[in-house]
Amino acid sequence: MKIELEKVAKRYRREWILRKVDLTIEAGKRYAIEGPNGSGKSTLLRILSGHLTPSKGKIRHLVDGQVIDPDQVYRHLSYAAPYIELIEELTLAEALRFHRRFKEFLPGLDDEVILELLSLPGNSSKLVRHFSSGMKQRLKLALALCSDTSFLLLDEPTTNLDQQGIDWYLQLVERFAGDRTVVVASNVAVDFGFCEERFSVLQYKKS
Ligand SMILES: Nc1ncnc2c1ncn2[C@@H]1O[C@H](COP(=O)(O)OP(=O)(O)OP(=O)(O)O)[C@@H](O)[C@H]1O
Repeated sequence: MKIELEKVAKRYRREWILRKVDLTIEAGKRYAIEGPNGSGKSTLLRILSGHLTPSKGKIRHLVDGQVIDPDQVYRHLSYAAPYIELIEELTLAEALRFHRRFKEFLPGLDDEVILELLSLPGNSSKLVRHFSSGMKQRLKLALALCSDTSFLLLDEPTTNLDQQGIDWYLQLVERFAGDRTVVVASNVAVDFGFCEERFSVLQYKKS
């Protein structure tokens, strides 16, 4: 997926969070968005995903050169973020089944393979509510990275992961990100070491 932003700006009440965002996210490239806490990384990620409408400017999503209807953009992307909750009432096995009703996994992946990938043996009948924060984060990342979508958004991907979990995340990216468009928002270098393009949101704070 390719995304084009033209003079995009976002304000909450009277506060302008982002201004003059002229940005093209090229298909197949991997981008890191950096910036201090509260600078607008998540806001930009939500705009890129189509979940948040800019206060000013234009955004276009293209797949294979065709502009996607804004209502349909969600079908083409996977998004893992601290503010996107899992359904806590489901067991792990149910969560995988439920996810598949909306998004297919990549070719060759099924629930069993994902369960193995998660490295959470014996937890398939455990309620997501009873997962530790690190287990929940693994599940969010696996669902995002293993879904068959052309655009992957990861906000603070190593939140709640220990060193083993961080290594697991990096392996997951290496195996499954493939030639998809990837955007990672984070302040932690290890989260986006694989991204060839990096920029700070601070450039979009100037009036
Ligand atoms: N729904 C909202 N209503 C009002 N203000 C908001 C809303 N969402 C975000 N903000 C404000 O927008 C600014 C940018 O927030 P955002 O979450 O995009 O920053 P961030 O760079 O992702 O921060 P962090 O690194 O702490 O996650 C903050 O000042 C925040 O308080």
